[in-house]
Amino acid sequence: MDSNPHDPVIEVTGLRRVYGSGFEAVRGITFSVARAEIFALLGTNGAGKTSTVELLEGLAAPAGGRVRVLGHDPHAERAAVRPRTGVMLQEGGFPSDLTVAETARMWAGCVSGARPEAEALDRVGLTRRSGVRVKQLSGGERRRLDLALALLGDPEVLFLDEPTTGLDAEGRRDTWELVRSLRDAGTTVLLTTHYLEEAEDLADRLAILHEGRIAASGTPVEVTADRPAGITFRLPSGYFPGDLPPLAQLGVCAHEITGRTVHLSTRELQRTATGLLTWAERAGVELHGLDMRSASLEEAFLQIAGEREVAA
Ligand SMILES: Nc1ncnc2c1ncn2[C@@H]1O[C@H](COP(=O)(O)OP(=O)(O)OP(=O)(O)O)[C@@H](O)[C@H]1O
Repeated sequence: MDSNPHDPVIEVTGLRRVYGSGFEAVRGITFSVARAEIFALLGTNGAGKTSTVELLEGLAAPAGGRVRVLGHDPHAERAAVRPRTGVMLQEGGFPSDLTVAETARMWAGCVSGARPEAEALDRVGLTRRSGVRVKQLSGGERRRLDLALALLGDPEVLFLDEPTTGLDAEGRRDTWELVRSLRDAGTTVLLTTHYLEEAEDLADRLAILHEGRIAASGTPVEVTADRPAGITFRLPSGYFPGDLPPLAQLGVCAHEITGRTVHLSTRELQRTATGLLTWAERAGVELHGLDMRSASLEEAFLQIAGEREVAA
């Protein structure tokens, strides 16, 4: 059976992974990725990202649930799926005495219908390093070589496990640009990342994994939408927190006051901000260092990650 162009390219339902020790690293997760979509899996260390991606790549069979890539079971039907996917692992593990060009040539020999090696190296900006031995590359250059090799087969689906770890800011931005251009050309991309900024900037949709389960998922905007926004300011001398209007009436759901510094959390930023500024205007109070911001992905992530410590 092959996939319909409108079907999800990756479909995961109730997926579980249990290691030999009996440890359940992936505890029944469900998500799907559409064609030409960038989907990010985020999570704290040990959340189960790599364990999940390995199941999608067909490297292991799930302990439960179902995974389909391009309409196939990637483990049982590996021969049907593997030629259409590109995989960038966390550790490429290439012979370190070969040059960049030799490594790409060797890898191309294992890929059916491979694109020219020079083209793949050019796409990741490694052309000038073609003659350099792999062991002499920087960590960031190795990541770029890993990416070039994943692109050799011109894959329909690309799995990127922490693609920008070790890259400097410019290298990271170049990689994002490349991933976006691949998506725009129709490639489906599933990536894992530790960089929240990367997921916020790059991902069309994402899932935050926490202890083997999906704690939040959706577009970056959806994932942050139900998190409270924050307002921070300092009261001038002569004013005290007790002088503020009743906070609950302003829509404040939590607050923290340290000395004269006030931090308010609200799910109704506009209402709270209007009430606060109206009060300040009428009372002739200047709110020093006033800062108002919607919840960021980082805050959503930290709240989810913090739930472990609270629960522990
Ligand atoms: N081969 C294994 N045997 C037993 N437990 C394992 C094995 N591989 C991973 N684990 C455990 O499974 C859990 C999930 O690991 P995984 O590598 O999938 O997490 P991750 O989200 O990718 O973490 P990181 O961000 O640190 O790469 C961890 O608790 C890890 O210790």
